[in-house]
Amino acid sequence: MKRKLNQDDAPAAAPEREKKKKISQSEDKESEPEPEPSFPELGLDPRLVQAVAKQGFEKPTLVQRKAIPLALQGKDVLCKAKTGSGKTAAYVLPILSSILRRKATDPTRFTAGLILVPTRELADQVYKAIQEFSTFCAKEIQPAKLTDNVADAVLRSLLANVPDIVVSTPARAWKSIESSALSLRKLQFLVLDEADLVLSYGYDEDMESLSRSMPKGVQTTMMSATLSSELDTLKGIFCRNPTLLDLNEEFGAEDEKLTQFYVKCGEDDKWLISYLIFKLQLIKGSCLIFVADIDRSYRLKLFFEQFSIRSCILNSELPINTRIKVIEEFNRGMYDIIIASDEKSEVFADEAAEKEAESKNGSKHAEEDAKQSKKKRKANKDEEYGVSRGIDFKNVAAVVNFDLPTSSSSYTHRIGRTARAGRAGIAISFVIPKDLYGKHKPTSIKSCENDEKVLAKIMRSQAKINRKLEPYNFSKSQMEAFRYRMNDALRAVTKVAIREARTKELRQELLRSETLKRYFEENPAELSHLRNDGELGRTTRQQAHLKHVPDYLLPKDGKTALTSQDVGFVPFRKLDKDKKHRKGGKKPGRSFKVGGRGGKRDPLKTFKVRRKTK
Ligand SMILES: Nc1ncnc2c1ncn2[C@@H]1O[C@H](COP(=O)(O)OP(=O)(O)OP(=O)(O)O)[C@@H](O)[C@H]1O
Repeated sequence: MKRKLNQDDAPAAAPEREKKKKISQSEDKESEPEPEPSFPELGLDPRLVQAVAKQGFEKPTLVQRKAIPLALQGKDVLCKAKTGSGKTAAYVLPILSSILRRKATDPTRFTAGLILVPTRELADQVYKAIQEFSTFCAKEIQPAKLTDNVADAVLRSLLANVPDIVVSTPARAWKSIESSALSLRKLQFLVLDEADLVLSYGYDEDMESLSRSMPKGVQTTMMSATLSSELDTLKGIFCRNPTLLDLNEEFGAEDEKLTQFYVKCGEDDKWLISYLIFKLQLIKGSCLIFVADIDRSYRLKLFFEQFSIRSCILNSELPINTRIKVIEEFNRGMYDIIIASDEKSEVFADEAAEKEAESKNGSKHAEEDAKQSKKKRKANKDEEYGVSRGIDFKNVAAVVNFDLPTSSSSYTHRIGRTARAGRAGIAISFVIPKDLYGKHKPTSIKSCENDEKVLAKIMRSQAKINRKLEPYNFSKSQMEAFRYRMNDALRAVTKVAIREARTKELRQELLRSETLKRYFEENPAELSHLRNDGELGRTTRQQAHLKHVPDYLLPKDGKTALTSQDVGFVPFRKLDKDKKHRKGGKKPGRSFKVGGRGGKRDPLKTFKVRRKTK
């Protein structure tokens, strides 16, 4: 059957292209590069090509051009390609195409495809992508996702319909197999999206169990922007001699539309700089801010509220429906700022460090400690939460690493939430130098202890893919004028206020919960109690004077720019080596648009900053 697939599914236009190539080579020795195949030329089912066109995809991306033909030929593929480069379509389309082809002659129903992802947010996104790609063949393709919060009976009836493709986290897939609700007996296609994460922590046992319940010869695709050593293990378990596509290498610097900066500063300075960036609207467009933990996310949100800067929160404590809703609303442009706690990445990094420590000293204690810390982490959190991996936030102008992640792969995935699908974007990361760590107790956080070391690792790993991070220094003197306001705001955001914000958020979720609606109808007293609780709750001290930036604090240029619709505020001075001696004064603030297609436009260039001279 595989052999047949090879012949039948080979891209129809390939021989034609080969012929053209030969002709053009003989006509002109310095021939032009081979034309890139279009979607119809990839050999996909025409209904899928139609759906792709409906989504506005004009031509396949690099990963789609390379991976789709291989998958259609029945090959296992191990693919490393840039974040936001279109990997989802690269693995979903060939599976759909093969199922459609088979169904044309054999209408038997069975689950032919299993797509495993590390988080429930990603499962939701992939499921929606499948639905969109099968718009013109919805009757033939029935997908299911196993990550919703539904009763077992509901899940069972969903699976009793024998979906063609199942999208799930490994844990939930295994649970359904164990309970005999899902059968993989006739499985043909397996995908591990964000493969390194799926394989590297928490899911290892589930993956082993899953591998045992699969038939031999399942065609496997593994995708990630960061493929690591764990893949060798997986490769051994799941793949038969896979084709390795390392497309990060093929991605030229000229294609780069992501600009990366780091800001070395003190622990309290990052609060000050963030306040300035967002209050003075130095970055235009939507922003995604990553912080290290849940408390920190509320703290930053409450801090911003002191200045009337609106933001919303994403963390593993929120119910999955709320998380999905926040992402959808952000994508519809309802919020400008999301503050996301990136617990998953931190766990990932911790786990890697633990493994390293274990292998170094091999002690029993280390193993025990590792288990304990794993248990601690699991408490109260949704282990299948994650927003730095794979989530397709739309039109993100900038990613701000308020707290630097602790591994370079986390960094790669976080910054990959901007500059997606050929758009431009910037990434700004705060880095606490070793000598400034622990100097401002109220804002100090353990995860930043080794920021400089992590930064060095990040720079090395980015350099491997032709990317670099540049330093930014903010003018201290101009920042100082705002410091007392920052301190006032920080003081108002007490631990109690954070705790209350956390419970308030959860209480609101309970009030909004569809599942509890019925219960509240039957128990109105409890509903009123829950509501009143909210009203009585203490809130953060509000300080009216912080809501506005007084004119006297604004430099002349900036004040004008701030009122303008399309000109970035320009309060900081750039002492670039080359430009230091340039006469003729400053250029007016340029307008910029981030997230648009086309040229590389860097909004932070509107800053006047001092480049580090060290
Ligand atoms: N051929 C195409 N033309 C235009 N846009 C595309 C194309 N393929 C995918 N996209 C869009 O690019 C965006 C990123 O795609 P996708 O989420 O699949 O990237 P990814 O490589 O999986 O990213 P990550 O590594 O973060 O998971 C999506 O909004 C998708 O709709």
